[in-house]
Amino acid sequence: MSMESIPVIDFAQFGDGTSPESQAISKQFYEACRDVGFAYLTNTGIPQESVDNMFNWSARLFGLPLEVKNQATQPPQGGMQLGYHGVGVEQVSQMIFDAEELASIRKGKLLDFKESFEIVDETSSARRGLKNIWPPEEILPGFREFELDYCQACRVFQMERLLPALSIGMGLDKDFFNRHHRNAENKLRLLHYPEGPVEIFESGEKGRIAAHTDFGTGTLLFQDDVGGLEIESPTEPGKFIPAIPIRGAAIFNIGDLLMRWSNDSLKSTAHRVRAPLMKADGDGIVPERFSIPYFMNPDASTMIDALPGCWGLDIPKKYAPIDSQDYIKKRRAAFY
Ligand SMILES: O=C(O)CCC(=O)C(=O)O
Ligand SMILES: [Fe+2]
Repeated sequence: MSMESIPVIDFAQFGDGTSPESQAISKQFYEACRDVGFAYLTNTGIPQESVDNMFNWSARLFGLPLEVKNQATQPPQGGMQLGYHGVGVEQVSQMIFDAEELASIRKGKLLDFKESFEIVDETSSARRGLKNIWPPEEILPGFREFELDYCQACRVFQMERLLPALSIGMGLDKDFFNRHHRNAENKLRLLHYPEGPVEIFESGEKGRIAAHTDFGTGTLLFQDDVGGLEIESPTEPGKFIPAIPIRGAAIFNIGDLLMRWSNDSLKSTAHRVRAPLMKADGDGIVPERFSIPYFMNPDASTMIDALPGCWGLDIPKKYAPIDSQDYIKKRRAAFY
């Protein structure tokens, strides 16, 4: 495996995680998380047809008039803003918590030019008193049901293959991470990066998503075929390499919390989305892009302390234990 490329991990033979094949898959997956922090995953069990349909629904949602989309907004709950966020509401920043500095970034150039719609898993939202907000059912009949089913399909992959593979790969018992992800503290986000004239992207007046790391356990990401996602090279910091769309493959990346939990043995890799200027049409318009990240987090009040096997006499713990929820709240608050 070249360190410069993003590995492809095929989950087809994972089964219930007890066969020799599943051991091999887990090992490859762990190595990808350690060396690159990103992997393409195939045979996740989420049918390609569902992925395509989710993208279709997303296009229909974002195609609605702004007044309608704005009906699906609500004040933040517990530091979380669910529902629709118009262009420019969220500005991704990296580890900046100072209010003045954040304000100056917002006034500046390179605003993330995107709109999004976010939901939480309804079982966990019920548990924690969070409520999803939806566009009126009569305007997009079936949208709510489909999106919740899609969220559930991601959840099944997370619990039946992804977390078990990670546990096994790290030499932990198969259910280790499952035990810390019982409440499905996950969010499914539909993202739309509008089209725009090549100049606004070229001049830096507008961007798609600035370089950042994700902050939870990890992210399962579906992208359309437009391209523009780039990840920081594992071997040359500061250099970004394209994560080209591969049909039939989802992308997985490690988040900061899991990096910390693993005492930095797993890598939370910076990534960004650039507008693909070379795809501009005859009128100089760069095409719109859609993506669908599913962000995974540990259960609230999980103590994030270096995992067994990631520290010892020769490898000291790098971080003090921290409560997962405190950490995530702090990171999220800097985004709005
Ligand atoms: O749109 C993408 O492909 C990436 C989105 C992303 O990195 C994020 O939402 O954290
Ligand atoms: Fe991200």
